[in-house]
Amino acid sequence: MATQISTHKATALTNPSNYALTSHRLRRTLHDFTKQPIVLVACGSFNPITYHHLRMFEIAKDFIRQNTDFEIVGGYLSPVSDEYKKAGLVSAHHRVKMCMLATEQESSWLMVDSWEALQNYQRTAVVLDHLDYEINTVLGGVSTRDGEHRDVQVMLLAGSDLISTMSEPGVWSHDDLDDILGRHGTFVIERTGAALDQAIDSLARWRNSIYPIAQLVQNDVSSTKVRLFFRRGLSVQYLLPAVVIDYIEQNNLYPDDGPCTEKDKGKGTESGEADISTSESSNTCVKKP
Ligand SMILES: Nc1ncnc2c1ncn2[C@@H]1O[C@H](COP(=O)(O)OP(=O)(O)OP(=O)(O)O)[C@@H](O)[C@H]1O
Ligand SMILES: NC(=O)c1ccc[n+]([C@@H]2O[C@H](COP(=O)(O)O)[C@@H](O)[C@H]2O)c1
Repeated sequence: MATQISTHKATALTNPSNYALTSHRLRRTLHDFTKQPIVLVACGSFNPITYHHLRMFEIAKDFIRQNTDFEIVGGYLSPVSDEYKKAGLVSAHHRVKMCMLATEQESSWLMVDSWEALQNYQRTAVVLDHLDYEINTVLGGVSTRDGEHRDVQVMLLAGSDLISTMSEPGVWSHDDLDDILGRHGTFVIERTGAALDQAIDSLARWRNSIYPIAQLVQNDVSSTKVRLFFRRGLSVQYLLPAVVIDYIEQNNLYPDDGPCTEKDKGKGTESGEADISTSESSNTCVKKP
């Protein structure tokens, strides 16, 4: 049975049955008492998780250490619910499992929160408020080495493509943007095809709590491309953790459609997916510019 809880904001949140926040890697003691403790949260489909999803946290970690007075005490991936109904979305159960395999195998500090995934659709602002409640109210935040209590600031970590949707009418409510960008704060990782300055241009009123981060090594991998590679029987080695590749193959999550042919030119296998065609010179599927 689901349980109703309340937060220090006026919202009421519902926990899926048997839910408990994963916190085994949440650091409960602040190294530097002069810093503000933060937790990074990435929301998305993770269909499947790629190395770049993990890499986003490392890029943010470097930026935060060099440019801010924050200290990271944890990081969470929050896969979206099945109700998000994005084309080709495999079940939340599998997406949570893939994120868990990837974080446990590849990272020493990242965790997965299944609260959002295993229930009806929850807006990103609600997900951040939920984590704020779990970390600060349920767990009691963190302490300095002298035992002084500190609340943790829960901040969104997102690619510039996602942040650019915040300027599109009807996608995000003003109140949610105020909560996410104003109250929580957001780190924005540059993504090929979504220029950082354009993505945050019309979000100027929250500029003090938006931190744009340029990618020093451009990485254009997307879950869409990975799914298409699986469907075309192409290698995905080194685009995502081997343990996730094994899991996808064992569960046949993105079945092979066979090699691409002339017929495939200009069409993806799922509506709304990348435009893939057969390269003239080889039997390799390449993304059209
Ligand atoms: N290559 C990348 N560069 C920067 N940000 C990225 C990159 N890949 C994913 N992200 C960010 O990771 C978060 C979660 O992404 P999501 O799971 O939607 O991956 P995706 O690759 O965009 O998925 P899909 O291709 O299925 O739309 C989003 O904030 C997205 O902007
Ligand atoms: N209003 C909102 O809260 C809102 C709007 C659009 C996307 N989102 C979130 O952004 C993420 C987008 O993921 P995709 O890039 O896979 O579509 C999801 O976690 C989704 O819930 C939230």
